[in-house]
Amino acid sequence: MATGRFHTSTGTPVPAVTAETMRRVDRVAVDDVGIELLQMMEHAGRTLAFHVLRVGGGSALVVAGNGGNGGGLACARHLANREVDVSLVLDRDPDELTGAAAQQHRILQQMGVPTHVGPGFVSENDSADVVVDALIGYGLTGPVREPADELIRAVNRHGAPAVSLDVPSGVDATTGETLGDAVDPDRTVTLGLPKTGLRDRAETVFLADLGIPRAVYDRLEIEYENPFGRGFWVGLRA
Ligand SMILES: NC(=O)C1=CN([C@@H]2O[C@H](COP(=O)(O)OP(=O)(O)OC[C@H]3O[C@@H](n4cnc5c(N)ncnc54)[C@H](O)[C@@H]3O)[C@@H](O)[C@H]2O)[C@@H](O)CC1
Ligand SMILES: [K+]
Repeated sequence: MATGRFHTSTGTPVPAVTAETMRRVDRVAVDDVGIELLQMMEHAGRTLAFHVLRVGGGSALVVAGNGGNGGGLACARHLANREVDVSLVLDRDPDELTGAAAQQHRILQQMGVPTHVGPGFVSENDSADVVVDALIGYGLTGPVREPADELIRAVNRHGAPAVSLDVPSGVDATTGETLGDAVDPDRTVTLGLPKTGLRDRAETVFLADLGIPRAVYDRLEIEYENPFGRGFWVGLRA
């Protein structure tokens, strides 16, 4: 089921999974075990914010889409709660957001976090210390389409370090192939288990705990040894 392995700095093996396997993990966690998507997103957003704060300090630009990778929206909230000057750039009109992304965005609106749409704003706002890449995760389907392609190019042109959520947007989570344009991040915070497509980037990949219990991995016959020790994230190597 899993293809290849990573290791933590203390040598614990961590199985790498394809997008398809991770989708099954998420489904068992939600449908069989009863963990809500929003619960997992909260862990994703909080640990992502921690890593963003290690890279930048005063101001952040969060680039997000409509999928589960919109955990970047939860990250924006955690950053704003820590007095970071946060702006949000979406690939679509906020009215077109659905599900968990829409819910996260409504909270940001209540907080007064400014929302912008499209690549122009990424280029203009070049004073941000750090760019959060939460546009596309393991849900990438085919070559990157507009306007996401232009957003990705704008992130790479921006000049500030980027932190990617789960996989760099534009990279196929399973194969590691770049499907058109892809974000070139300083670090990637991958979720639950590392994706097979991250193998060549292992040194810049950090694994965040989503709170998924061993029972989920056992049901899917994924060999799982707690990689986090007593922490909530861990650095990986190939
Ligand atoms: N239970 C879950 O599913 C969980 C998922 N999580 C996150 O959710 C992500 C997966 O969520 P989804 O399956 O919703 O997908 P994604 O959020 O990875 O991708 C969907 C988004 O990408 C855009 N997109 C996809 N292919 C595109 C293309 N070729 N060109 C332009 N835009 C494209 C879609 O328009 C949509 O906005 C993971 O990577 C992870 O970050 C976490 O939030 C926690 C739990
Ligand atoms: K991403």
